[in-house]
Amino acid sequence: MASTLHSFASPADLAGSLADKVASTLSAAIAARGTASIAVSGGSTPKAFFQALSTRDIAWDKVTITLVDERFVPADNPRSNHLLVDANLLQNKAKAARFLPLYQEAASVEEAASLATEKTRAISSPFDIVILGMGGDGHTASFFPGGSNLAKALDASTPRGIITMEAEGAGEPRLTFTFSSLQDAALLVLHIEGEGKKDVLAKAEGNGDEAEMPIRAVLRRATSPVEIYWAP
Ligand SMILES: O=C(O)[C@H](O)[C@@H](O)[C@H](O)[C@H](O)COP(=O)(O)O
Repeated sequence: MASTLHSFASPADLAGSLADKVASTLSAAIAARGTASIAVSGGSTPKAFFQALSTRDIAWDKVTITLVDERFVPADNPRSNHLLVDANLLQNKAKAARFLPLYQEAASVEEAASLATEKTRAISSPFDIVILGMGGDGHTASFFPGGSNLAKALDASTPRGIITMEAEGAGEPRLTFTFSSLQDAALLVLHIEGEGKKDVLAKAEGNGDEAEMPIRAVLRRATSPVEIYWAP
């Protein structure tokens, strides 16, 4: 599917513009259906965007927020994406939103993935909005090169839901929505910042296997257009 590059002069300009776009998309979904859903990524890039979005005046009580992926750590762990979202997005007006975590108290990450799949079934498919990030190795969500479940994660026929992922670059075991869960969002955004990530994107847009740079699965096979938001 096609992608569109939206370039901004600064991360602050990007954060404000993406917050406006997301807020208007959520409001349109609420007007059409009475509810709206968004899955966001963790990492360091989205913090300013989360903070800007948290101030937007929409019917947040009609919005369900979840994560694209999560480290298998509880929400009080500094590595937790839940903690990042709680501290930066579930603030201000967005405090009224419902948040569905991926991390579950369970004896294993596999059991946690099954529980998370069950609990997130409450969110109607497809997502209204998915915000993806990208690592320097071309991973997105927890689709890491060399990942333990990478083929299953990227297979379009894998049922929607959350699966586990372990990989050298991932740190803790991960919980991640599958490609099939994310690729048909009404608004599919890839949010990256810095010259380095732009170079990684250029390489990903070239030839090569999806397994080498899993972001390629999104750029090549997502049924939704990919809206790339970039700032230096
Ligand atoms: O759990 C995570 O880390 C994210 O979901 C992951 O996919 C992230 O988007 C990229 O690793 C980019 O991270 P940065 O924004 O920190 O570069």
